This record gives sequence, structure tokens and C-alpha cells, in this order.
Amino acid sequence: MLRIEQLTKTFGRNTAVDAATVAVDKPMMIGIIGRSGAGKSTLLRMLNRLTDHTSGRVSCEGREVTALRGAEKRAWQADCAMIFQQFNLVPRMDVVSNVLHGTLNRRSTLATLFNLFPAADIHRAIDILDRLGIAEHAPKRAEALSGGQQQRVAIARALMQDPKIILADEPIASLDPMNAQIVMDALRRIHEEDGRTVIANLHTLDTARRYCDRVIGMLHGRIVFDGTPEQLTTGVARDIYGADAGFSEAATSTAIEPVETAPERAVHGAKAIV
Ligand SMILES: Nc1ncnc2c1ncn2[C@@H]1O[C@H](COP(=O)(O)OP(=O)(O)OP(=O)(O)O)[C@@H](O)[C@H]1O
Repeated sequence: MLRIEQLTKTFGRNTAVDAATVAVDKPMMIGIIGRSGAGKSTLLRMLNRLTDHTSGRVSCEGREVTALRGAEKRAWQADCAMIFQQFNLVPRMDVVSNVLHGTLNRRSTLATLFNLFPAADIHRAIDILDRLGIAEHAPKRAEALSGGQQQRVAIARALMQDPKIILADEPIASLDPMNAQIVMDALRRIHEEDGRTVIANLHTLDTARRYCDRVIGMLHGRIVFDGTPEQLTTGVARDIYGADAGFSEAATSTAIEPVETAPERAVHGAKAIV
């Protein structure tokens, strides 16, 4: 499905991502972990073509992503939607209009400029907000919502593009533990119910272990671990974080409690956001 081969990015003499190679053969939820500066954001931004690569290649279902230009590149960016730590909403614009801007890639500039949206798109936007548990906030300005609600608006905007892949760059880094859980539950449900691949950069080990089917660890631009949460032992984590014997997992914890099994998580998620 998605192939990343020897993908490299250098900024001057600094190699931010060093020959990253990853194959994703079926939809899954992948967490990327590593200390600050390990290259996680740069890797995601190259996948989405927000940052140009230096060498290597990304391909997806026959498309050579790293070679796309113009309209084809924009179509890829719709198939591979990205959400960010700071939500990147238009603060003074109402929630539903923010979500409708997810259709930007396939609309004329004039229609977008005057906020002219087809009724079918407006209904779909409200359905998506409803699914994420925030439909009642649709007429409010985005800036009036809490951080967790704003991140769900950003997820709704991404879903408006009907993407195959959702890239999330530190989606919960600005949120308190309760909102972090609601947002992670939403991403997990989107993966399980829609079959979309979710690739999320995560600051914390416990979140990666709890929500992801697969964890990729980066250190100094290189992928140093690629395995299941079960394989991610404390010793492996210590290597990924480049820490010494005094390494404590608690230092990378968001303390999302209590830890649940996958089926419990699905039920809990449904309760929390529907
Ligand atoms: N636009 C840029 N110009 C120059 N150097 C950059 C740029 N973007 C990233 N870097 C450098 O590339 C390296 C990897 O940065 P990146 O942001 O990808 O790491 P990260 O793992 O996402 O870190 P964090 O968790 O702090 O966001 C760092 O050394 C960073 O300083």
C-alpha cells in the first residue's frame, strides 16, 4: 500500500531523516516515537509533500508520491490528510466552515473565497462533526472551543477529504490527559471503522503502546525500531530515547488512565465521543 524507501532529508549539514524505509501493507495505526529532533515531523511532512525530500522515494498504490507535481500532488495531499499539534484552524471562522475548508483541494478559489458550499457538503460536514461528538458546536467560532474540541474539528476537516491516510503530527501534545484520550479514541475509531491508516507522531510511550498496532522508533533521523507494542520493552525504549540507565518511562507518560484492552477501548471510545 505505502512504501517509504531510503527516504532522506538534509537541512544543510544536518540529516533530519536518514534513509527511512517503511512498508505498510494494510491499514493500521502506527505511532512514531523518539526524542525531540529525532526527525518525526520531517518524516511525516515528506509523506504529505509539505517538505521536499533530498533523496529516496515514497510510493502508494502505484503512485510515485515523491515525483507528483501540481494537481496530482494536491490530490495526494487530499488522500493523505494531515493534522497538527496546534490544530491550524481559522480561529474566527465558524466550526462548520473550517470543516468545509477540507474540500479546498477540489473547489474553485472563487467559491472558497465567498464561502459558497454545496448543501450536500454542508450536511456531510455536520454528519462528521456529529460522529466526533461536536455537532452542537457547528455554528460557533473555532476559537470558542476547547483544545480537544478544536483538534476534533481539525480531524473532521481532514475526514472531509475522505483520505486513505491520516497523518497526525503530535495531535495530543497541547491537550490535557482527558482531551488527549478523547482525540486518540477518535483517531483509533476512524482507523477501525473506516479502515483508514493513521500515522501519528507521539511524544509519549504509553500512548503509542495503548493505541497503535505498530510502533516506529526514531533516533538521530534513523529508524531504530519497527515492531509491535509488545516488542517495545523498556530496554528498547531506552535505546530509542538515547537515554542512560536512569531512563524512566514515566518521563514520557501523559498518564492517560486507566489502561484498557482493545475491545474495552472501542466501547469506551464510542461512549466518550458519540
Ligand atoms: N525547516 C528546517 N530547517 C532546518 N532544520 C530543520 C528544519 N526542520 C527540522 N529541522 C531539523 O531537523 C531535525 C529533525 O527535526 P524534526 O522537527 O523532524 O524532529 P521531531 O522528532 O519531530 O522533533 P519534535 O518532537 O521536537 O517536534 C532537527 O535537528 C531540526 O532542527
